[in-house]
Amino acid sequence: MTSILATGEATKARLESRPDVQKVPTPKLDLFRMRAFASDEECAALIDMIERRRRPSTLSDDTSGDAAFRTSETCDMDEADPVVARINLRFCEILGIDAALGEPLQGQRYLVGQEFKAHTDYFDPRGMDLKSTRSVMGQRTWTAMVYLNTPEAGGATRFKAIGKTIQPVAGMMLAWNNRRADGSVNPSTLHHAMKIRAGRKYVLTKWFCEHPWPSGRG
Ligand SMILES: O=C(O)CCC(=O)C(=O)O
Ligand SMILES: [Fe+2]
Repeated sequence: MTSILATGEATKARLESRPDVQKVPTPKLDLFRMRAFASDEECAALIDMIERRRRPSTLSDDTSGDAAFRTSETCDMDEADPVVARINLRFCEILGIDAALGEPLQGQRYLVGQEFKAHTDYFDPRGMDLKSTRSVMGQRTWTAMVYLNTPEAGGATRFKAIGKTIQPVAGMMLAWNNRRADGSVNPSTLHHAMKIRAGRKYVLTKWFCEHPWPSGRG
């Protein structure tokens, strides 16, 4: 049975009910933004952690064959840190999704010229390896991310299929449903983290999955 909860409609209703959350107008996709999701102090602490723990970004579903597809650096956030733990809980509370369904928080840093070309956060359903960790967690359901700074130039998140470009603003959260109401993956979630032209860009990303993330993870 496909329940309302399983397709993310409950999260959509929850976000729609909040006066501090705006829906980006499009019939093709559930996309929301919320200003002042994180404070300046929280953003500064998170940026500091990204600087200390970053490593080159990888692709979890690499079908592009393009080495320049994702040129940023990634940080596996330390969830024992109080700021990280607080922000993690805030994502779960605002979206109304059980923390057990969340992947570990990731930070990203982009320098001038770096980007993450157009992609979807869900996995190609045809390519899902049944023996992988991914098959245990299932498909990605919702994505939530927060911009940790306001880049000097560039670095917008462009949703090509709906013709919307979101300009990063420090502390602002973006959240979208990777699936449609019938539970199928939504290709209109295609998005491109565009090149930084001046300054830097830092974001924090939270992905939710269908099934709990396995315990004992690294
Ligand atoms: O940095 C952005 O604007 C988007 C990041 C993103 O799409 C991702 O990390 O999956
Ligand atoms: Fe993405």
